[in-house]
Amino acid sequence: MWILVLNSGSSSLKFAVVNPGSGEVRLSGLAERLGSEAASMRMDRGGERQTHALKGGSYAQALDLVLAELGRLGLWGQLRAVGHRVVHGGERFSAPALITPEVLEAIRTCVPLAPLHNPANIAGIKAAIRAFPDLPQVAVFDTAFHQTMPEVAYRYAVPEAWYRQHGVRRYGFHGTSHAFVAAEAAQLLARPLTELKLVTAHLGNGCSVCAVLGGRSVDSSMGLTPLEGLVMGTRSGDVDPGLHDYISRQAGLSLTEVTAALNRESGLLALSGLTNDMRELEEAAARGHAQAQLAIDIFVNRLARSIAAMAVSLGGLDGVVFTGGIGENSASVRAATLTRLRVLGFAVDQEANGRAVRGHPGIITAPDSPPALVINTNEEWMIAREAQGLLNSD
Ligand SMILES: Nc1ncnc2c1ncn2[C@@H]1O[C@H](COP(=O)(O)OP(=O)(O)O)[C@@H](O)[C@H]1O
Ligand SMILES: CC(=O)OP(=O)(O)O
Ligand SMILES: [Mg+2]
Repeated sequence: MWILVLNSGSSSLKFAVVNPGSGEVRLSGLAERLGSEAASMRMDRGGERQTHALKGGSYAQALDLVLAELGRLGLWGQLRAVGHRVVHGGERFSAPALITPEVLEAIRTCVPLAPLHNPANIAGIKAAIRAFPDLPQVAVFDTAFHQTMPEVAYRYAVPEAWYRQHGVRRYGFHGTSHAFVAAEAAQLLARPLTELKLVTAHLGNGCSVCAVLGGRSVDSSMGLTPLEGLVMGTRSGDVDPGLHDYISRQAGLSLTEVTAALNRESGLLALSGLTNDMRELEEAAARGHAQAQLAIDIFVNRLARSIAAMAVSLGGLDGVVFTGGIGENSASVRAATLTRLRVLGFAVDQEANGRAVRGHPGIITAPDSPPALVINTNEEWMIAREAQGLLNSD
C-alpha cells in the first residue's frame, strides 16, 4: 500500500510515495528555491536521481511534473490516499482530518495566519483532488502536535476578546517534524520517550524549537503565525511589537507591507544582504564576508537563548535535537549553538559533530555533557503514517 505525500514548504515542495508501514519510498523528490530563477527539481527513484531546471518555477509547475512522473511509473493505480502537510489548522484540529469541502474551508480560514504556507497547501490539495478524485485526501497539520500546550504557554498577555473572538494565541508549527524527531531521539538514547524532557530544534527555511515533555509538546518558539521566535531564512522572528507602528509611520508603509517585509525580506537575507540560504552564508563567511558572519552569529545567539528558554518550560533537559536542512547539515551552527549553551553543561564532540552530516544522525556531545543529537526529520513518512492511521480508524 502506498500513500502520496505532498509537503509544501515556504520555498519548496517535497513529495514522496511512501509505504506507511515500513517507510519504504518508491519515488521522492524536492523542488527547491521555488519562485526564483534558480528553481530546480530533484527526483529520486530507486537510487536513480534526475534533476530538472524549473526556471522561475512556480509551485503549480513543480506539481505537474510530479503528477506526470507518477503516471509514467504506473503508480497512480497503486495509491491508497494522498496525505497533505497543512501548516495552520488553528484551534480546530488536534489530529489529522479527512479533507471535505468543509475542512478545506477551515484551512482557507487560516490563510491570514500562515500567508506563506496555507495557500501553497491549498493549491496542492486542489491539484491532488483533480488528479485523484477517487482517493481519500488527508490533511496533517503542523499545529496539531502543539494543541497539548498548556494555557500558560499558549496565551499572550493581550485583551481577552482578541483570544476569544479572533483566536489570538500561540499555536506552534513544524509539529509533525518535532513529534517525529523526539520519538527517534528516544530510540537513539535508548530511553522511553514518556520519561524524556527534550528540546527539538527544527531548522529549515522556517525555524522553531519545541519543548517536548514525555512525547507531548508543552511549548514552542512559534506563535500565532510562523513568524514568531527564531531568526529564519527570510523571516525576522521576534521583534518588538512596537516596531510595526513606528516603522509604518517612519517609512510610510502600510501594516500589510510591514508584515510582508518581516516575512519575506528579513531574517538571514536581510542581515547578510546576500541570501537566505545558510549553506551559501557559510561559504561567504568563510571568504571573509562580515555581514554573512553577523547573520550567522545572530541566528545562533537567538537559537541558543530559545533552547535555554525551552529548558525552563520543561523543568529540566535530557537532550537537544537538531533537525531540518540546517540542523542536519550545518556542523558549525550546531557547534556554535552548543558552545553558547555551555551554561547548561553542553560540550561538543567536534569529531562526532563533523561526522553527523548528510544523512548520518548521531550523538554529537562529549560523554560528560547532556546529549545533543542530530536526527534526520521525515515529515513525509510521519504524514503517511498519520493518514493511514486515520483511514484505518474509520
Ligand atoms: N550542507 C549545508 N550546510 C548548511 N546549511 C545547509 C546545508 N544543506 C542545507 N542547508 C540549509 O537548510 C535550509 C533549508 O532547509 P530545509 O529543511 O530543506 O527547508 P524547508 O523549510 O524549505 O523544508 C537552507 O538554509 C539551506 O541552506
Ligand atoms: C511553518 C514553517 O515555517 O514551515 P517551513 O519551515 O516549511 O517554512
Ligand atoms: Mg520545512
